[in-house]
Amino acid sequence: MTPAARLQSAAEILDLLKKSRRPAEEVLKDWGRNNRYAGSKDRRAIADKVYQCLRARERLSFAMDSDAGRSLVLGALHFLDGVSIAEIDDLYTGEGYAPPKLSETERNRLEAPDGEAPEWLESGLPEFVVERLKSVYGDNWLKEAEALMLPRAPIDLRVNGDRAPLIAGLEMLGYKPEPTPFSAFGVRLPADPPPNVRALPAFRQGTIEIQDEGSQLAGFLAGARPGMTVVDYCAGGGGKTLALLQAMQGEGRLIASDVEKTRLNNIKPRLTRAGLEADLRQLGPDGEGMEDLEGQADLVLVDAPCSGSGVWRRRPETAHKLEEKEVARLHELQTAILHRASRLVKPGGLLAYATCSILPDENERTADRFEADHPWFTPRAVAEVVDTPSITPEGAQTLKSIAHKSDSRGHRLRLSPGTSHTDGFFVSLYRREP
Ligand SMILES: C[S@@+](CC[C@H](N)C(=O)[O-])C[C@H]1O[C@@H](n2cnc3c(N)ncnc32)[C@H](O)[C@@H]1O
Repeated sequence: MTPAARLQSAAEILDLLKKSRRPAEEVLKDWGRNNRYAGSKDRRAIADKVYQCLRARERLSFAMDSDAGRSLVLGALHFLDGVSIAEIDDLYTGEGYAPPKLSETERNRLEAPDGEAPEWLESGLPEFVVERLKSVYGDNWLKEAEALMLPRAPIDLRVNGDRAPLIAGLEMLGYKPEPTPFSAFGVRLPADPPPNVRALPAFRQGTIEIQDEGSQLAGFLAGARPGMTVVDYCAGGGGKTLALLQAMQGEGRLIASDVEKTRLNNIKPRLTRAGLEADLRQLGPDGEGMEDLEGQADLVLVDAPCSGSGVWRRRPETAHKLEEKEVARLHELQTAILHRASRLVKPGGLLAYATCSILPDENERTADRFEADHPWFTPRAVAEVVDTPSITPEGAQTLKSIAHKSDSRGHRLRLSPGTSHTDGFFVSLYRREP
């Protein structure tokens, strides 16, 4: 493909993404399958341009006064890559597979200075998200915003067992694995070139799972131990279920529940692969189906439905679609779910609340409200739980200091790509009074 034809394809894919709810990665894969003339270098160049536009979408659509795929690509070429208008004219010839020539409006937008853009546009994030980042991170907000949208996030694996042999095996296959700094069972692979984890024998044998280090930590910090009765209340596809079972070392009982049956069904093959067992339960809309567990659980983990803003570096196409009113709805839903789930905790038992969001509305505000309405749940300091075999000793020290900065009582942990180099995660820990 010519460079111009690649630009035309990137613009078309951006238009497809605007209408679609599917992840950009899948849409790009489908496009590659349906357009066999595109070689691997073409597909790579097209994907790079698509992701560059998605990450800077707010800024580019402001500069071009349009969020059409073509406008975003033109804006990226000129404002981000520094391609001159004369060079763009050479590419946008309208001949063969090249994009049509520049219109007068487009030319005027490209010629207009980009300087009057408001400060928040720099980050590529919606304005209300920038406000929230400022409230949490102060002057560091832009650094956090950039890390949140940084391309090529590494792929983390959780190893069910000793990670050293896996690291050696991956090195023999030509990969460049690193042990993760916090999780003692984590292995980090660079995103480039993209590792085909599902083809690895260790994946098929159930020894490894793809799981960001932040998500591993959320599972480990919940405090599951052998012999406990544990409820993974919003189990979804089971990422944390498996981490909890790993901490339980095959002793005790785990109940994984969710309102979505299809999600719960996804846990089954993962359990089978890892040779583990759990009781899977579909909940009714108001939490029906757990009556027998009221006041019975040693530990309840609520990995609540959330905006997913903590994983925007992996799915930048979702960032600009998030609306403030959706965040308000999620806060209400999280509050209701946390209340329902807390009833399952036995006196003296543990409760952990987690999200993969960076927004205080879904994190601190939900935790504040729960604490105000449930004074019989007392905060449990992260420092009390980090010294476990699942967390490295150096990682434990760092987590203690992050928790201390997150809240003076030290029971909340805010992880982010900018501070812990993980996805964005929030964890808040409690113990029910005996
Ligand atoms: C963040 S996801 C869970 C991810 C999962 N724990 C993991 O580690 O892979 C949140 C889950 O909450 C579920 N959910 C939504 N509303 C719920 C409700 N009212 N009660 C329980 N679960 C709910 C969603 O179906 C979704 O699977």
